[in-house]
Amino acid sequence: MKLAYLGPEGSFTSEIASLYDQSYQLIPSFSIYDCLEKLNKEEVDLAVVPIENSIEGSVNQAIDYLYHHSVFHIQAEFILPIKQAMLVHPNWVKKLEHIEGVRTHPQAFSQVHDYLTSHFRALTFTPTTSTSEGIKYVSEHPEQALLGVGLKQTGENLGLVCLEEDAQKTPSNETRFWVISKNKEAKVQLSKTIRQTIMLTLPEDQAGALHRILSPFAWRDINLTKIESRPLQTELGNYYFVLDILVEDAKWIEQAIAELLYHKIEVKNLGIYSAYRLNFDE
Ligand SMILES: O=C(O)C(=O)Cc1ccccc1
Repeated sequence: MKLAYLGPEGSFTSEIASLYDQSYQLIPSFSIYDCLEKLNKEEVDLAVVPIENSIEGSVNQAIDYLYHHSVFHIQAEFILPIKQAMLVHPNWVKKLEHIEGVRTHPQAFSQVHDYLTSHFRALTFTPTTSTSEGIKYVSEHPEQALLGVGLKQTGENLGLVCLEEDAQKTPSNETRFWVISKNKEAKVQLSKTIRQTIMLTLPEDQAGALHRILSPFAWRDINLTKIESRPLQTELGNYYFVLDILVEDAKWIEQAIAELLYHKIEVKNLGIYSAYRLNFDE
């Protein structure tokens, strides 16, 4: 069995991949799109991708891919505490004033932007598809005065020096990751939280759209942990909606979904899954 994840090894996503199920062969992918394409083409059995960060919000490439492509099921969710370390090659530790660029994932860059502006002169930002891709580049180009941002351990494994272990702008920084399968129902395991995610497409210009989406859940006291609109990519002002639902009694959710279908709302059901919050400090 194969599991694709956003690589290379040493990304935050690889932390989840290595935790999920030791029996899977881990396949690193160079982007979220590549990761989900592998799953869609059934080259792998599962894919792990980041889908939301507590500071930067949704990872749009992941959410949009799941909406616009075939039938996927969420097997599990993991919430990982994120600590962004600042990493440099040993050549530059005593010459930090010469640092001229930073290479990392855009979400990581935003999370540490305040630290960078208070400790370095204006840096050139080169976006990479993952934090570990940026760290790998910094370790392979000692002649360039660059910073990597990501997992401390990843940097140290590649011979880099950690200047700061926890450089993000807020104490709480967590990212949600989904373990996704194609055409296979999730094996619902016992856990603190069971969640369901659905994606809704409304008929053209339906008046009172949000009311039509929310009321079937509201009057049944169903807890929506997240609702988000995303561009349909047809024309400005057309959206689809992503709803994360706390599953306390599945039959009420089935009834709410039946009500949506009655109102000609298209429902893409990503399934019921276990949501785990990881805390390595315990
Ligand atoms: O780039 C990584 O290491 C990832 O796994 C994506 C990511 C980037 C920033 C915060 C959380 C996940």
